[in-house]
Amino acid sequence: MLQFDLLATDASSHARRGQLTLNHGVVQTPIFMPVGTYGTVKGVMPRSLEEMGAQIILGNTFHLWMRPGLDVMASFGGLHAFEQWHKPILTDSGGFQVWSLGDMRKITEEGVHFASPVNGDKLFMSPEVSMQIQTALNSDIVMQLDECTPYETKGHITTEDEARRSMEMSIRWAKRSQNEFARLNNPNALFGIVQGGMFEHLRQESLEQLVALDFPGYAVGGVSVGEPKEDMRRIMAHTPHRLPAHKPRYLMGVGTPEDLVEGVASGVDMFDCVMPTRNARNGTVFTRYGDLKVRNARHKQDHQPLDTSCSCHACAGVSGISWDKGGRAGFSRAYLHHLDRCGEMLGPMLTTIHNLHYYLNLMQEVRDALEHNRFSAFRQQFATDRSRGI
Ligand SMILES: O=c1[nH]cnc2cc3nc(NCCN4CCOCC4)[nH]c3cc12
Ligand SMILES: [Zn+2]
Repeated sequence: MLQFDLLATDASSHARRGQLTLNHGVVQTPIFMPVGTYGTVKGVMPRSLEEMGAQIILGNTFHLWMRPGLDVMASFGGLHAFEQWHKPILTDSGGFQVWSLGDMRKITEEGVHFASPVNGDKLFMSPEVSMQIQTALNSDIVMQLDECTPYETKGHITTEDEARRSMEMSIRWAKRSQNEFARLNNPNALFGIVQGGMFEHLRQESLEQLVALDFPGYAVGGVSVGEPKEDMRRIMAHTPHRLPAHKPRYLMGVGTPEDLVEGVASGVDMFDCVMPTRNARNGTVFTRYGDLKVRNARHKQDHQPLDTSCSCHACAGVSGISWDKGGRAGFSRAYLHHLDRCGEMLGPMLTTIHNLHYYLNLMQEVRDALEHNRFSAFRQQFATDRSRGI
């Protein structure tokens, strides 16, 4: 089941404030979805995710199929009970991960043959198999199996002809995904995925054919795959706002804080990206005034928190009072620098909490701005602050 309500639209952009009602709860949009590939958002307890405002998280069909396997997932009635996250979950189809296996896979019209990266078993992923796995996971939003058209392969830039053939196969797989999803009587929501490479007219053909199939929601795929930033921004400017206004729009695998704010302005409602969690583990921290590397020696004696305006547990402690409002209960940059130097596990735990809170709070500020009809001013102030540097 899925219901999408439009609550406000911005006069000077394609931005909109919405509300997504799914089987496991209601999600306020625009929203950032933390990535929990193996059934965990790395190093973060589900309760902490809730406290920082996460409303929906991602699971990954391919990885969970490999380990722990369908039998274990089915015995828990799906992913929610297994990972003890009882709000909505979106699962990607697995196609992107299989594509990432490179030469270890063979693509046919029927599906993809590949060797398990875990134990070498010969496996097969098709639209039907992907739907069966996602049904066992009982995710609230299921993604069709598609072919994520590569930007380039071994130095060869994908041609328009290759992008067309790939896009057309994804449309055929969209229909097969829809048929299998219906045959399984899956009570959740299936999204179609727009492909078309870096070619606007192929994107247009893809979205028109997918809209004709009447999915309850749509994703824009085939970006954040190594293409130049200007190409991603060009597709982001072209495609999302051409999708049905009364249905949710999801931009896959994007992106930086700037990508999220500009994506909202382009009409996107949902984002996912490993950036906040992955960067946190290597000591790169997002703040209101730019990015910070905890390893940098200049932080050795700095008593300030990672972000003086942040109310997360790392920056403000349990008080939640940010430094710039007089709070002094948080951890200092000096301490985070020390943990990093010592390779202590608390370091990545704290930077992950901060980065996820930063992304989730950024989307909260975007929703507030849209509700109060001041998104344009917010968008400008955000860009100014971020370029200030710390
Ligand atoms: O067309 C797609 N179809 C189905 N799933 C996707 C997932 C996608 N994820 C990215 N980008 C994220 C790339 N990450 C960068 C950092 O390392 C992990 C992957 N682009 C994506 C495109 C697709
Ligand atoms: Zn913080």
